[in-house]
Amino acid sequence: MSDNSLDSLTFYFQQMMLQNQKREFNTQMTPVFDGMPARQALEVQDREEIYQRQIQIRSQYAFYQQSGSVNNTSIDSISQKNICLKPLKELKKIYLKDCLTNTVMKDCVVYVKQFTDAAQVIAANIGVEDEMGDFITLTFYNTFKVGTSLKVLDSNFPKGQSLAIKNPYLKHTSSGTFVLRNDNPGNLEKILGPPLKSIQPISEKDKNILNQCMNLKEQGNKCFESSQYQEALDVYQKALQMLQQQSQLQSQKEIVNLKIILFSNLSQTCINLAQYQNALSFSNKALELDSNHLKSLGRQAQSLKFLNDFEKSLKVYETINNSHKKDVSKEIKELKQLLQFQQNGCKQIDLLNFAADRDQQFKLSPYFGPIKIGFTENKGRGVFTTKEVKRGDVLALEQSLIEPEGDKNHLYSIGINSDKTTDIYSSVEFKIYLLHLIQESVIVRKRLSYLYKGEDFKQLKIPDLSIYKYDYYNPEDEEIILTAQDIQQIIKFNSTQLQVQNELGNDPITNRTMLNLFTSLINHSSKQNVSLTRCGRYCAVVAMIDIKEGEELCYDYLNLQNLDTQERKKSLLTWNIVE
Ligand SMILES: C[S@@+](CC[C@H](N)C(=O)[O-])C[C@H]1O[C@@H](n2cnc3c(N)ncnc32)[C@H](O)[C@@H]1O
Repeated sequence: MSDNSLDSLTFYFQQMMLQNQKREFNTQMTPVFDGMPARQALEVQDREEIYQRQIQIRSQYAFYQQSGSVNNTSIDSISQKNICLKPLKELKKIYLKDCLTNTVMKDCVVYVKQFTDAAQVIAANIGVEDEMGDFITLTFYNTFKVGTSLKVLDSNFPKGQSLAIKNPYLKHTSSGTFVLRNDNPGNLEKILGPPLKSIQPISEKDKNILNQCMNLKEQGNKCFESSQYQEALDVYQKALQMLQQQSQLQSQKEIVNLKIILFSNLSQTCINLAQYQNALSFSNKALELDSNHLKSLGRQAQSLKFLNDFEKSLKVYETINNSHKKDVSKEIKELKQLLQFQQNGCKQIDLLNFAADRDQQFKLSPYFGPIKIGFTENKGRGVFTTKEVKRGDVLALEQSLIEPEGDKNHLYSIGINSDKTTDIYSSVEFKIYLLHLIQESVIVRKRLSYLYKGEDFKQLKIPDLSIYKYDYYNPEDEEIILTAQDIQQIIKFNSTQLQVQNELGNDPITNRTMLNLFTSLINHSSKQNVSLTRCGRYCAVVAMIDIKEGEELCYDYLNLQNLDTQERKKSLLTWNIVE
């Protein structure tokens, strides 16, 4: 504090505060507003209203001038105990919008400019605005005695000066308004040197640029809605570049707001393009400008989840849930479970409980453990471990493309019913359903195309695991055309028939066919080391024994049949397999 009289008052006041710290006061809090960010809360306030209040209070001043002995301390237990002894440079700079209601923003500082005269009845108060253009009444007690002349008030708090408010405390008052309440003069510092950047109204020329950028944003939104994500990305970025070039506009509220939206939309677009690292950077940029921007927080959490940083993702979701009162309990639950899988390994029992627990609508992310796709002699492609795994570990989890009906929590056994083989492969219903899926989704088409073996095994392409992880479609990819014959071949070599058991397990219903897109890459062996397990709509690949690094995963395509050797051979031949 530059002013000596205020300095000594600060010292006195701090001493008093330290002595009184143990006293409890009964304050009226309004829990509904607890923790609500200032920007939401302040929507009810009007700058004009703040000016009018100052004028009214100044007119009451004459009356109070007579009663110099009025106690100038009004009690607020939170504000009274709020003392910040740290120098400004050690505090985190935040904006008014970042302040939470009825909460001391500890070790933070808000820089503001005074835009009204000071007025005082018991508390002194001034209207202040920050660089973002948000404004509020700053109410400070214990700085001036009641009866202080307007001249002293104005010389200490002249309109236009810049102030730093340490440990800002945004209070929702009993009269329904919001103020920044400060009971300790030491928490209020005058900023000498150049005043805060003044917030000029936006010029006509700048408005023009702003409008052009707004139009680009709308254009980007349209591209996004029609799933043209690459185009959306280009348009949003063009708008941002235009804004960045207007350096004199950078602190304008409208510009900042538009930038936040553009960064946030870019983040979502990158999520849709499966560019999660970029999605994270864009959401971070939006949050640097507004740490409370809810959509950006959601996108940050999503990107972190896709980048497998479950711990950080969980923290962001918890902030959304606690500070923003948005119910993301489902996401939190999923993240906690994923985190547990990450830390302890994913066990079959965890996964089954996990799958059984969720509702049908909620999409479980595909999961891939330490595995890779490679070539294996005489069998085409196969799946291998990349490190040692233990019995019971879940190695992959994918949603089946075509799944049998039935209870979602029910376990099914997999096998082939040799008598019905022909029926299943030529099932018209099955093919119509598959064709329908293919037509609908280019991603399904892409995944499915990898299962088409063509004439020559050596020509087979090895898909990247990521194509199964993300619903990612690159518009620059070649269009995939699958003929009816190709589909016939895919179905023949990759679909699995299930024996579906009823609740009691004694009435098997056969002839249910399932088609998995990743799991189909696992080859057959009578010495199986993995089993396939149904979890709701998902198919899990679970290690049946400990498997060493680099070993191929195999399961017995005829596992559940008590077939004699001849019959096995015959059945396996339908898949071109000689055991
Ligand atoms: C479900 S796919 C397995 C993935 C396949 N290797 C690929 O590259 O697409 C089944 C096909 O793989 C080949 N295959 C699987 N297991 C085999 C084995 N033990 N011996 C020879 N070929 C096998 C057969 O051609 C069979 O039709």
